[in-house]
Amino acid sequence: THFIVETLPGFDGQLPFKLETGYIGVGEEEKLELFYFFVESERDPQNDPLMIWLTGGPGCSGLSTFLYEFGPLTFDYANSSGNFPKLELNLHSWTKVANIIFIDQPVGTGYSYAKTSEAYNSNDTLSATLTYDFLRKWLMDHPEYLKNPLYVGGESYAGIYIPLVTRKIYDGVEVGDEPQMNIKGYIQGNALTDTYIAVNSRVKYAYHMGLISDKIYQSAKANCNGNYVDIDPNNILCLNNLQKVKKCLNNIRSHHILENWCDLSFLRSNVHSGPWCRENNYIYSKIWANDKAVQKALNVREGTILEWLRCNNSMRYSARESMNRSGSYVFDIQTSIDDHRHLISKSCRALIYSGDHDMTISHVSTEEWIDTLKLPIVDDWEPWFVEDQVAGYKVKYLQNDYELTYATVKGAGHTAPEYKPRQCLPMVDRYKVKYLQNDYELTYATVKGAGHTAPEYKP
Ligand SMILES: COc1cc(/C=C/C(=O)O[C@@H]2O[C@H](CO)[C@@H](O)[C@H](O)[C@H]2O)cc(OC)c1O
Repeated sequence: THFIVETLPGFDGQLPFKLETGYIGVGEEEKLELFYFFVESERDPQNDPLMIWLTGGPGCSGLSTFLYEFGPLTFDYANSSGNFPKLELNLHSWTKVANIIFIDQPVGTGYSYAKTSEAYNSNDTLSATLTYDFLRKWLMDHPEYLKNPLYVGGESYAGIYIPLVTRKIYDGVEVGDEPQMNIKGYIQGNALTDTYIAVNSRVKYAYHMGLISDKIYQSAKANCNGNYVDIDPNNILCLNNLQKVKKCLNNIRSHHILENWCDLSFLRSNVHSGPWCRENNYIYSKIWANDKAVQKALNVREGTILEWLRCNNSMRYSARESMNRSGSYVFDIQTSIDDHRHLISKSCRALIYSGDHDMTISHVSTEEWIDTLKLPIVDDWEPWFVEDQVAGYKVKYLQNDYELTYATVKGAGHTAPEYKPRQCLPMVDRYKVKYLQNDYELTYATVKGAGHTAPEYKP
């Protein structure tokens, strides 16, 4: 079931874009009701790409991307009084150039819910399977979009299964799954691809960005043999080096290393106190998305969730009972490099970008796993520009019909459009235009200065 939403509390007048919300039942006996927001492209909905966007966490809502990264609306912070947030149009929304499905997955995320409590249990493999199931059913409900070029998109933790969902779609086309999808590629930002590389490369990243000295880095690299994750407890020299590293990084905000580090305990009290913190912005969505009038306007089914959470962290860290949902999340995929490797044989293009001020999942880690693909380079490291300014750097790889381009967004954090909005929309639009050549061309773009994950910092 889905409905068109014409007005929303906090936004004056009719929405100047087409917003649809709804639920799609997936999983055995369709016990899982996955909620989604769908925004039609404001440019050419019949021909512009269709993209399904998978948010990170796991457990972060598609509404978080919608409101803080590249959706059509954002909070009007300057005019929002403490009691109810006002919304304004996002001039850099990606829905100006693409039809986008913002999904609340896995179950337990956002407004999605399960009909039984044990159905809240999830894992990476199941997330990918159910996302593919969701997309097939959504396209059966919306056959008019079957001909649009299809892209799988996502960020952060979703990097673990974006290539797997993409792979399922390609394989589905090859075995004749219905409906036949016009898959063209995938796009991911500050995406977790290999958990070891992502964590291990933080020391090198910190050195790159001047957070630790050359001396500390060289000493740690030598004593730890470049492995800062699995450390022999008898390796005292390495442990001492890492103590020094920890001291340097403790009060750095990992999602954007130049922004204020804040004691997030105020989050629970909803008090805007002390220095400005990006996390202050997230209080607005907590108020807005839990408002009953908002949920009615969005056609959220009453009584299905106790509290909307921007990120249901209980899934990310442990199986402990979370505030409003029981259920455990098993991280059963440690790396998705092989799924990227599988796509190299397809006619497929992906855009993979990284904000270069994100230490959570840094561009250094992304460069490291891409190198393992050993793809031939066609355009080596060079700047890309927006309005005559360097917006980041990119490298383009090509192998048969598989083209991957890597790029950074200079100065953005995690996630780029929140920090560099002007840069991320043209980056995506340029990339999208290329699909007209009918070949598979992957453009990897870092979002310079974007962190984890890019669109939140650089809309
Ligand atoms: C479960 O294991 C890991 C998960 C992550 C996930 C980070 C994440 O999704 O960040 C969120 O992204 C979303 C964007 O999707 C942001 O909105 C949230 O603020 C942000 O917290 C990272 C790791 O380290 C490399 C892990 O080991």
